[in-house]
Formats: sequence, C-alpha cells, structure tokens
Amino acid sequence: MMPFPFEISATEGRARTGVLKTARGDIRTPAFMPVGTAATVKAMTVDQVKATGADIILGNTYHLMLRPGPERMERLGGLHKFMGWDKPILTDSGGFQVMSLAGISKVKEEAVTFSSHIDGSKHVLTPERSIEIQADRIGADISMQLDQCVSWPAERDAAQKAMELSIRWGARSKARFGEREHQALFGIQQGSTFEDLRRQSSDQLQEIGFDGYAIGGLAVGEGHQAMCEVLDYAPEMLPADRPRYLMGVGKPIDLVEAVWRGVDMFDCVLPTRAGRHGQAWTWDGPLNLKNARFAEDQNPLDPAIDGPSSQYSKAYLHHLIRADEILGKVLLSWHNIAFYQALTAAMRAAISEGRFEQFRRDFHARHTSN
Ligand SMILES: CN(C)CCSCc1cc(N)cc2c(=O)[nH]c(N)nc12
Repeated sequence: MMPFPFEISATEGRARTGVLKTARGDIRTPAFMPVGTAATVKAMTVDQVKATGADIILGNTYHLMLRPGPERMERLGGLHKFMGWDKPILTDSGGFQVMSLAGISKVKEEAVTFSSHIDGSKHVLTPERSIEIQADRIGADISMQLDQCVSWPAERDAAQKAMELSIRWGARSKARFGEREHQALFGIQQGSTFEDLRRQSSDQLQEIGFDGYAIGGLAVGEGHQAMCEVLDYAPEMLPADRPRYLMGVGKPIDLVEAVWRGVDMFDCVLPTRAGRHGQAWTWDGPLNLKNARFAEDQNPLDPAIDGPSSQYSKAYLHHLIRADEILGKVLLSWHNIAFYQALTAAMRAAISEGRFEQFRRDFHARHTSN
C-alpha cells in the first residue's frame, strides 16, 4: 500500500506537474526542497522558509546523528518539533555525506564506519541504523535508503560494484522500514554514466518496491551537459506514477532541463550557500553582489520575486556583503530560496497550461550567466 498518493495533474512531453500528498501536507511538483542540513536552513527562520512557498525541506542524517544525536533528537520530540517546522521533511541517509565530509571512513558490505568531522569520534552506519535514525528518531516524512555514490568520472567496474551494493542496501533499508502508513521510503538509482547499469539499478529497485525513486550519482562534478545526457534516459527508467527526485541538483538551468526530462523533486545547497557568499539568482541570471558595479545601484534586487528580501537595493546588499554583515547572508539566502520557489511555481504553471516548451526557450534566452 502506498502511503503518499502522487497525483499528476498535467504533462507536457516528459515534463509533469502534480501533488505528492503526505501526512504533513501537500508537496507541489516540480518541487525544490531547501536544505536544512543541521536542523536549520542556514541563516533563515522557518517562517521565512515558509514565506517563500517551500512545501518541504531537507535534513541530513550524517549531521544530525553526530549532533545533537539520534536518541537526544527523539527525546526532544523529533526534528519537526525541535526546529518548529510542521510541514514535510525528507532526510538523506548519510552515506553520501560520510564520503564527502567525514574523516577516515570504510565501506563494507555490513556497514560504513567513519570518524566524525566534528570531534573524530567513531561511528557505524548500517542500512538498518540509517532507517532507524531517519524514520524513528528524527521522524522524517520521507527517508532515503542507504546507498553508495561513486565520484565522477568512475570506472565501470567501480560503478557496477557501488550500484550492486546500493541495491542490497536498498533491500535491507526496505526490510527495516517495513510498511508504514504515514511515512515513505525512497530508493536511489545508481550506475554513474553507464546506461545499462542505471537500467539494472532501476529494475531491481522496482522489484524491491519503494514509495518514490531518486536519481543518485549525479551532481558529482560531471557538469551540466553530461548530467543532461544521463537524464535523457534515467528518469524514464523509473515508474511514471511515483515521484522522481534528482539529488543535489542544482543551478536554475539544471532544474529547467531536468524537469523537461521528467524529474519532479530537487534539493541543492547552492541557493543558500551562494547567497551567504554574495551571489543572487535572478530571472536574468546570477549576480555577484560583491562586484563594485552594484555599489550605487539603487534598483531592487529582483522586483519580480515576492518577499521583503528581494526589494532591498543592490547597493545596500552590496554593502552588507562587503562588510560581511550577517543580515547580508540572511537576505540573500532568503531571496535565493524565494527565487527557486518562484522558478518551480512558474514551471508548474507552464506545464499545466501546456506552454513549458516556450517557457524553457524563454528561460534560456533570458537567464544568461553574466
Ligand atoms: C544537502 N544535500 C546536498 C544532501 C542531500 S542530496 C546528497 C546527494 C547529492 C548527490 N549529488 C548525490 C547523492 C547520491 O547519489 N546519494 C545520496 N544519498 N545523496 C546524494
């Protein structure tokens, strides 16, 4: 029995728009999920995140298991109560962050062992422990299977071994998760840039059976073109009636091209991370507000974007970023998340009205990387 109905309301070519109905609220797709790694979307309050229109945010098992710790999180009532976010939360399973953040780590059939990047303490993560942390201690609405993502470029043999291990871990994740009425578990497709490996991964994930399916192993340095070449086939290897989540993606142009190819959900640290460093995303492309050309530019950042953060003058934002003021990080993070929500809302409307192809052409024409 599927806990979360996914209702597709319109399609245009391979693009879809719909609603994923969860116990804590509806997720309008295509959806962008702001990243709340350590129980906070960095530099933003939950009210600001909600004001942008975000229906769901992301958490990270790796960070939360190190601090405040899974059992403490449960004693504090779970992540929703802890951070005051009452809408859906998706958590990543931790393996990806172990490989990208932890100290010494070892991947074995049974488990991933690693030392904390915070204090060097030793930790063990099995598929079962990851699911226990996500679904039972944190209380995620959507949990991710534990997987192994190879870096790019990958040798075929390494990609095949990681994909096959991810399938076995997916089965163990599913066995530990069981059948739940108000929580969902997503599988993760691997296989790097090898079409036959991605096909094997997709077929075996569907035999196990998940509530949604992620496309993993991309946004690992392959670049936009190579990512699109994989997306020319990978999304449609996954069930059409379940959500497809492209992990760790991406720039605005990546979202447009991935939606065009059938992806429904996204997460990326870019809007908040770039915002903290002075980069603002607008319909005309990214602006580096540190640039001296903005020192006396009294125009608002992007009047087309709802919300207070987008109405401040570029001159003021330039000053705040140059002065390394906290408010600069707050306002640009807020604006960028608002822009990503405006972008996904515009794509949902375009697909509903059968004009997404034109939207895509206009976006490419206008959104130049200046
Ligand atoms: C904050 N976010 C970047 C964290 C969630 S997305 C992390 C993430 C990013 C990318 N690019 C690939 C993978 C992948 O293949 N598997 C998993 N489990 N996570 C991944």
